[in-house]
Amino acid sequence: MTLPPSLIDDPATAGALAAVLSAATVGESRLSAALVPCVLRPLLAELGAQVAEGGGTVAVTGRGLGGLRSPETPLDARAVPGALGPLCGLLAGHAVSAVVRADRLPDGLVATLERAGAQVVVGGSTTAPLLTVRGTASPLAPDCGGPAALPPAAAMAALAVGLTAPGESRVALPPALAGVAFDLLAAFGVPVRLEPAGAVLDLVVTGEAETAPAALPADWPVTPVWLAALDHGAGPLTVAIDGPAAAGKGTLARAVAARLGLAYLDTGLLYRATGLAVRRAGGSPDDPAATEQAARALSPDDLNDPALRGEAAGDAASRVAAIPAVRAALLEFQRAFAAQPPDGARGAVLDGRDIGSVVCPEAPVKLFVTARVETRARRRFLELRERGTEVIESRILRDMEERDARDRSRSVAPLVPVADAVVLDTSDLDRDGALSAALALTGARVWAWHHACARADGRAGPPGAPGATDTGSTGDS
Ligand SMILES: Nc1ncnc2c1ncn2[C@@H]1O[C@H](COP(=O)(O)OP(=O)(O)O)[C@@H](O)[C@H]1O
Ligand SMILES: Nc1ccn([C@H]2C[C@H](O)[C@@H](COP(=O)(O)OP(=O)(O)O)O2)c(=O)n1
Repeated sequence: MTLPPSLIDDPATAGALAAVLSAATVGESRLSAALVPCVLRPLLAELGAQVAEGGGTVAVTGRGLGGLRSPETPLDARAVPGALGPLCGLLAGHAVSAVVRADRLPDGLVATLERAGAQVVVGGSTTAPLLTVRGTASPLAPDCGGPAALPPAAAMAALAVGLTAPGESRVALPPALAGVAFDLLAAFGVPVRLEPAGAVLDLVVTGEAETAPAALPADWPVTPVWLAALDHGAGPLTVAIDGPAAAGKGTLARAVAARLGLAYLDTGLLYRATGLAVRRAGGSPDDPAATEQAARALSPDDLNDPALRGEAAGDAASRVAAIPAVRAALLEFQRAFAAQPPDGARGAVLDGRDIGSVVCPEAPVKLFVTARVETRARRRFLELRERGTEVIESRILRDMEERDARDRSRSVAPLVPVADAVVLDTSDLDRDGALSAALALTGARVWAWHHACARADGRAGPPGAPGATDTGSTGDS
């Protein structure tokens, strides 16, 4: 699996930081080849790390913090611009001397290195600068906290210097990059925490700690931004997940809820229970009066019946779901669940067909999960067969196409992605990949929600706003 392009703002920056961290770690780190660009690998060897490749993995055995050696030839970072910041930062915090070729000079980079105590001479030309970096064994800890984010290369350099600098280094980053950097540093055992600082996040790194080898698959988790927002935002947070049958809504919703400690409601069960109740009473799931009555009579216990999972219940559900009075009868239950999640949870994940459009139109996070109809039919086929139900895949496909058409074309709350939903196609993602992608794709929304809540109650605000005092930390990922 490769990372969805938007999983991280700048995959080259994150991959370069991972590579640099592995070079500064004693022991073998195993990084997905998708994360570490090929052209970066010889640079790690120049710094004294051993690099071996195979099976989609790059194994890097580093020399530990403080253990880098001066490269004998210039380090060519032109093909991986994202590497320049972390590479120069690491050099600046070591007693080494190196020449680095770049394709341009990023904003704030030289100043950040010099503030840490390194000597930097810039030669070459504007389009082909040559940086001579003479680092120091006793760098100063960077103090570049919010409210404005540092330019990415300068920020990555500051983080890398922070690894060898004594005490805490503070670097302001945009939320998505902060989440990725946090996860990377934590994966290498670096003591790190995130603190809200207005519209950005401060990443606080404790330097001179021992790093530990990491194993980073292509889809390593991206959750700290969510956790920071939940810790510091005004709850409850609603996550709306909509999409067609067997797209993986429930699987994703359960995983998001479990990862973040949120409550979960499978709203399809409400429609399934209504349809099943009418059928069991000998009625028709197309009868408006009988179905509305059944919907109003539902109790939470009705949602535990194993028969609800069968395709017959799914078909009945799709029919009762087209009746406006049934939808109205079930609306209140769903809204109450989102507004007051059970067991004191800080938010709720609801999955269905109209959560983002009708049930919770104000939800800060809306995902429309979809997949090719053949993939969905295959998943449902495997699911039913595993439960011991005799099924024919081609029939499931046909039924699913019919059900999709009915859900999409009904007049009330048809199944369509709302304009502010993030669309996630899970056809080529496994369950873990879908979770990572969903969390990463919506991280910025969660942060915007946190920021809006904080501004509304005056605890924190955008740069320069009165009362911008909110601080705190998350040490978890
Ligand atoms: N990304 C995925 N890759 C493979 N199988 C999946 C994936 N997501 C879900 N599944 C499986 O597909 C089936 C349908 O998933 P489910 O979450 O119940 O879908 P929905 O709630 O959209 O109907 C389940 O058996 C589930 O385990
Ligand atoms: N919020 C919801 C949830 C389900 N429905 C309808 C649409 C579906 O055809 C049925 C069954 O939904 P459910 O999510 O349980 O079914 P799948 O697991 O996606 O096959 O209910 C709905 O209209 N609105």
